[in-house]
Amino acid sequence: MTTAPVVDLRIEGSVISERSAPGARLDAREGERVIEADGLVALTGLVDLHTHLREPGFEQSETVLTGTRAAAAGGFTTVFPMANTSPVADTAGVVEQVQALGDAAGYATVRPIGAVTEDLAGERLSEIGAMAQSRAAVRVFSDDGKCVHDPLLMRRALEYVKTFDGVVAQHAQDPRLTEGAQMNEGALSSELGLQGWPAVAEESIIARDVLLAEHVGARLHICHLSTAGSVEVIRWAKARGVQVTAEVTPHHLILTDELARTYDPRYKVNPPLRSDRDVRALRAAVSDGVIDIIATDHAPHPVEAKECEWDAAAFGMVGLESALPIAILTLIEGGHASWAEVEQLLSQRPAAIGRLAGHPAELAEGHSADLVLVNPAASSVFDLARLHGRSTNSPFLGMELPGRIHTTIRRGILTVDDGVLVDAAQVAAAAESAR
Ligand SMILES: NC(=O)N[C@@H](CC(=O)O)C(=O)O
Ligand SMILES: [Zn+2]
Ligand SMILES: [Zn+2]
Repeated sequence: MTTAPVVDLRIEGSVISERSAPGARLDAREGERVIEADGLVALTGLVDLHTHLREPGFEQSETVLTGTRAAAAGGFTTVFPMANTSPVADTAGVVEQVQALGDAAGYATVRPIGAVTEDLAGERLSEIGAMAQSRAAVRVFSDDGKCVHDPLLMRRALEYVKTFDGVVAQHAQDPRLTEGAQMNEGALSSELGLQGWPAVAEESIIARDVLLAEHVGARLHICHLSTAGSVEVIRWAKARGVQVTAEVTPHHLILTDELARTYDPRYKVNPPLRSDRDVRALRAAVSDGVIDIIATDHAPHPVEAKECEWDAAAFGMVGLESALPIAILTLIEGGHASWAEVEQLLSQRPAAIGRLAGHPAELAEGHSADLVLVNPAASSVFDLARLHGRSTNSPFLGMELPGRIHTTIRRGILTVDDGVLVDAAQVAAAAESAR
């Protein structure tokens, strides 16, 4: 399954202190814990550049604690939570609060994303500089959930983040073209009588923003690409040398708008599930490097918001625990990527885009001990027991999925041990003594 050589790693404190030569063993010392990793694949800890942790304000959906437990269970060691909380993460105070909650919980490194505009209202820029200079040292800014629609504000945001090597992550959705939209626009939306969401609503914003990013000379990141046309716009922009990066979610790599036939709101998401042709284009774009990363867009919602009629239901799916299994199924088993490429897509490149300090470039001596061990051969039905957050709105429940997370270690702290999430008190105590 993997061509990587078998090695032993020694972890001391938060750091990898020793790596054996390929095929050789390290001697376990007195008091050391030995993890048998035969048959497992080791990756640098997964990094999610697009997570909704919902705290402060929507704790009935998720909290920093419950969301980072879900993250650890999925093999993630760092998450970048989006700013659409209440209050919105548009000040230094809120981003510092969210980061502190993450530090205390200990399950994952939490690197808050700051809002581009005050209260996500799209009218005035937020305190971008203050958030960048705060203890949270914010480098990623996004109004995710909403599009920064005003081109002048978008230009100013790009100019601002450029001064400290930040990035604007755009939720590309033209609001006028998607008023009342409920699902992908096409023959099926007409047939089902649901208001359509045209591909051009996404593609036109991406086209505008890559031109703005080129004009300003700033970094732009596009959230959750969902259409074949978006891939072509990004391909064109990259060929011109625009500093643009693109993400795709696991669900957009496998699910299609046909699922709307069920009228089951578990399949209602922003951007909507698209056609089979779009799914194939997205997979191909991952293989050929036009898409840089996979991000979960983990979007927990309480049952009331999902067990209702399609039109009334909230947009969003939980995704932290299913991300690696879906990547294995669609990319590795689908022949689109190797394990080394999956490590790039789910760990190395999201860390680089988010300017994540201290992330291990590889599992080698001197690097931070952030890693995940996954059993690629283990395949099982994805059920409720696999979800560790507060919400259960996963579209993958009941599906047979490959890949079990065996071990997650974040900065030397064991968070998943032999497939079991480590107790919250134990992880918090370990995080406390590491500080
Ligand atoms: N993806 C979604 O369907 N929902 C997200 C918002 C977003 O990512 O745009 C949410 O916050 O619930
Ligand atoms: Zn979004
Ligand atoms: Zn989102």
